[in-house]
Amino acid sequence: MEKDADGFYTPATIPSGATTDPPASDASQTTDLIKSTFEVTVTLADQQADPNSPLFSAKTFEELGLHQDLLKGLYDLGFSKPSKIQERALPLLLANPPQNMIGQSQSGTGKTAAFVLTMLSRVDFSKNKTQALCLAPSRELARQIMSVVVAMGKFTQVQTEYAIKDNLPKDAKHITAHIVVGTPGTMTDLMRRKVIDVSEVKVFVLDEADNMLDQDGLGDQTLRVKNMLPRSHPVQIILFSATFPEHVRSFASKFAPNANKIELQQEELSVEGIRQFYMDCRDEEHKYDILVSLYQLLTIGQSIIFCQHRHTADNISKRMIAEGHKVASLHGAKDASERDSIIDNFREGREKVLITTNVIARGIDILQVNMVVNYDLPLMNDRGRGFDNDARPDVETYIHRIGRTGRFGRKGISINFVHDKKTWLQMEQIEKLLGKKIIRIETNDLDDMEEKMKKALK
Ligand SMILES: Nc1ncnc2c1ncn2[C@@H]1O[C@H](COP(=O)(O)OP(=O)(O)OP(=O)(O)O)[C@@H](O)[C@H]1O
Repeated sequence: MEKDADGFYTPATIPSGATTDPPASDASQTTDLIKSTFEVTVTLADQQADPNSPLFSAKTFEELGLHQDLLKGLYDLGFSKPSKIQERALPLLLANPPQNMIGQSQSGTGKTAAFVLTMLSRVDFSKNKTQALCLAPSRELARQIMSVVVAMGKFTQVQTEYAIKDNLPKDAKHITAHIVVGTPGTMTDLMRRKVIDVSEVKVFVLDEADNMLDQDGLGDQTLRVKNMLPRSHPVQIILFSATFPEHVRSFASKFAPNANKIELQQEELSVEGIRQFYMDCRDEEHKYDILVSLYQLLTIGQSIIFCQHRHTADNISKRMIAEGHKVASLHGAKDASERDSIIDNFREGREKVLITTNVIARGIDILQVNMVVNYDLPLMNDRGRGFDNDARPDVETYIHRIGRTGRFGRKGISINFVHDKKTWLQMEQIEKLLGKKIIRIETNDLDDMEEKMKKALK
């Protein structure tokens, strides 16, 4: 199985044991789609051979001590070599006795495989008992993680279940699945009602851990889940994220005591392949006009437009649709089934432009997304502190938002809209903290804009 251009995993076109060598020449490779896959494959091989790249590894998956069935799953997905985080984290994660882990690596560098392979390695498939729990901050991310569990566990007997809203029948009595993936509210509820029996849980994973532990994020709910875990035996606690801001680091160390730590330096946080731009807009209304003028470019690949508020996402998508553009909007006020169908449509390429809020700022992995627009810059007060006129920029959320593009060595573009002194200063702070230049694009010169963008994507 390989992940096709559209997202979730589909039957294989790459045979078992695939390598990153270019596929043998074949007349069918003349289509653009296949040509671009070919180019990505070649540059990926180069990057995985470069010791300075976060995709580099000196080892093979065989050397990391994985079970044969999991190696089969990996090769079936077209993975040929580990990335740096996989190479460094997996031996520590799989060692016995199990040890906790706090792992940090740039967006799109393969953290999911590291914790999914750990869960799959630790489960005893002969027992119909829940043995691993994984929490993520959104249902969209929980569903994506589950698709990776199922794909990597394809040659195992793994049984899985979701702990996300409106997924199980209200009268569901017992979950016996080996691995349960969900969001903290529903997970707490199912544990409290003893629908999930946690007595044999051995692994507890927090993806996007800084957000899951932050008191301004999902901290309280995550702690509730942890407090319900068994005390009769040690549970391996695994925390992963691209960001671990100072204010959650010490809590993370208490949450996962004596953890092995893999950390990044501040200057390593931003991904090389993502070129960052900004556009100086006159005012709020001008931001809308500029977004509309960008439409052609937004639809070359796929794009995600981030807004600060749900109503902004709804308003601009309604206006654009009324003007004849095809866009979709997604945020947390929509009901579960609608959210699922919107993200699935986007994942499968039926929608090319997704206007959204921070709900999908983290973790979502859609390879064809080559552009991210920060229609509104992310601010600290987005995290629920209430409105604050002097809001500081939320650098972590910024890193995660732009990380929806440039996945695993691909190229991507991010564009920030600024429209007054305040937003300009906020962006300047982000630029300083990340130590990476954000380049200006003229709002009145569409040709220049197109040229700069195409160059950045080459
Ligand atoms: N060893 C590998 N070889 C080839 N592709 C890989 C490998 N590891 C991961 N990938 C692919 O890289 C992409 C990014 O991986 P993943 O979603 O795990 O990133 P991440 O580090 O969790 O990012 P984020 O911080 O945004 O959550 C996925 O499409 C995944 O299938």
